[in-house]
This record gives sequence, structure tokens and C-alpha cells, in this order.
Amino acid sequence: MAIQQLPIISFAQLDSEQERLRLRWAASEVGFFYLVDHGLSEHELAQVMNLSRRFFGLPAAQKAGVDMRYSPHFRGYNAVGQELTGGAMDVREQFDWMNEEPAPTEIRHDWQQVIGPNLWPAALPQLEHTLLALSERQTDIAVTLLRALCQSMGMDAHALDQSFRDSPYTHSKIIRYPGSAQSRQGVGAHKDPGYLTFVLQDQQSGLEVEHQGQWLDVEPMPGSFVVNIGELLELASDGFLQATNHRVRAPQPGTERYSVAYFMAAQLDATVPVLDLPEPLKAQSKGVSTDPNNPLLSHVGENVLKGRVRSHPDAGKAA
Ligand SMILES: O=C(O)CCC(=O)C(=O)O
Ligand SMILES: [Fe+2]
Repeated sequence: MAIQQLPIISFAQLDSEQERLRLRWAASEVGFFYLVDHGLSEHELAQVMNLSRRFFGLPAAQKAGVDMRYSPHFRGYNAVGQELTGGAMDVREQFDWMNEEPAPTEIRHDWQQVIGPNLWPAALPQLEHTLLALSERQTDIAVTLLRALCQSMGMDAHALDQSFRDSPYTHSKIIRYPGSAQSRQGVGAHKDPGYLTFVLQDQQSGLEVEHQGQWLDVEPMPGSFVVNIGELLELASDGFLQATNHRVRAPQPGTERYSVAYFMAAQLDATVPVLDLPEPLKAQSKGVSTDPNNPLLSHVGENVLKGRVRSHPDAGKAA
């Protein structure tokens, strides 16, 4: 049966088997849900949103100082027009950060390009601490959620731990969607490459999820994260859990939309294991997607790099 609204899952209730079964249903039948009671207060989230508004309100020249064209590691700022999805331009500006790391001294595999330092704007020194603290808290939540998902599928809670060990690769972005009269594409339809994505939305709607052949509006729910299953989790569950297409419609001229996205993958050098799910779940699996334009790669670094290159062909060009 088609749903009218995404399911709501309580993070604080995940030690109850009943809530984990609801989680399993949401993750396998919809691929998207609201996560509430996750422990980050509305006040903390509002602080992040306020800082994001301040960043995007900086003069264009200051934002250009941390442009992703200076980063061979896909970090930093993209003005409107620098990102492509489905080969078409997205109408959004964004600032990306990932694990804070030195660049490798020697590149043996292409995917190692994504490893390196972030770019932080001198004009807004609070940004670094606030955003890194946010992604660290989200990683704790994502790890617990991933373990609950494993348990909900009859697996050991730690069945995927080996793939992310002490620290998963994470990627985050603050995003502003300006109103547009020319294009409705805030971001074109896509699936996210990692294990799990969390999106924090402001009051302006626009996020849409493909569900049973229709686009379902994801109405903002204050304090919640919109969570989705990424391609690596579709692979790990052999298609029992589904990575779901989603897109953002550009707001009407005169309005704007802000969001914060967090993507959790595994360690970049890991290969995602395929879990041996109980037979009744295997029987319900829809199988792993086989889109020739978007092959799902079980090598984590390769799947992450695939998404980064597709979105940002110009990253690092000015470095
Ligand atoms: O801004 C949003 O609500 C979602 C963004 C998104 O899907 C993405 O960046 O992958
Ligand atoms: Fe996405």
C-alpha cells in the first residue's frame, strides 16, 4: 500500500524489538524515514542552521576563497552551477567537509583522492568546530542505527562493524537552495552512495522521495533527521534494504531552502560484506539494482569516488 508520509522511527526506542521491526519495515519498504529522539536538541540544530545561513550570507569572494576547485579532495564550496546530477545542473550552493585528514603521500588507488584536509573559511572561524562536532555526534547515532538495522534483520548487531572499524568515512554538506524561475532542479534524482544519510531540513519543503512510482513530499518535521538507506547498505543486504531515488525541487523565486546532509560510509579501503540474511528475508528481497548508468560498487572507496566525480567534475582543477 502506498504511504502518504514517511514512517517515524524513535532512536531512543531502538532497544525494543517492536521498534526495530518498524525500522526494518521502513528501511526495506520505503528506504526513507524520519528519525526522532536522537539526542541532538532543537537548540543545537538551530545553531548549525544559523551558522549555515551566516556562511551562505558571506560575500561571494569570501566563499570563493574556499572553492572546491582548490581542493583535489572534493572539499569546500560550490557556487550555484558547479554541480551536476543526471548530467543536468543543480540549482544549489553548498559547502562540503569530510573526515579531517592529511592527504596521502602516495596515491596508489584513484579513490584515495578523496582523502585530505578540509577547507575552512577564515571569515567564519566557528564553522570548523561546530560542523566537525556535528558530524561526530551524527556518526555515533549512525553507528547505533546501523547496528539496530543489522539486529532487525536477524544478524549480529556488529555484523558490519569490521567494515567501518573505529571510524567510518563520513561526508557532510551545508546546502542553500535559492528560489529559481529557470529550473526546478534543486538537486536531480539520485541515490546516495554510502550506508546511511541523515538530512536536516529547515521549514521550507522541497525534498521528494520516489515511492511506488510517485514522488512523495517529505514535509519538514522540526527536530527530526530524514534518514535514507544508501547503496552500500543495499549491497550489504543483497537488495533486502533499498537505496531509494530522491530529489529536491528548487523553491519558488523569492524563497529559499536550507538543509544539512550527512553521509556515513564504511572505511574507504573496505569491501562491503554481503550479509547472509535469514531465508524469509532473502525471499522478500527485490535484488540489487542493476542500472548501467549507476553500477553499485561494493568497494567503498570506489563507490564514494563514483558519486564525487559525477557531481563535481571540476574539483581540484585550480589546485
Ligand atoms: O537537501 C536535501 O534535502 C537533500 C540533499 C540530498 O539528497 C543530497 O545532497 O544527497
Ligand atoms: Fe541525496
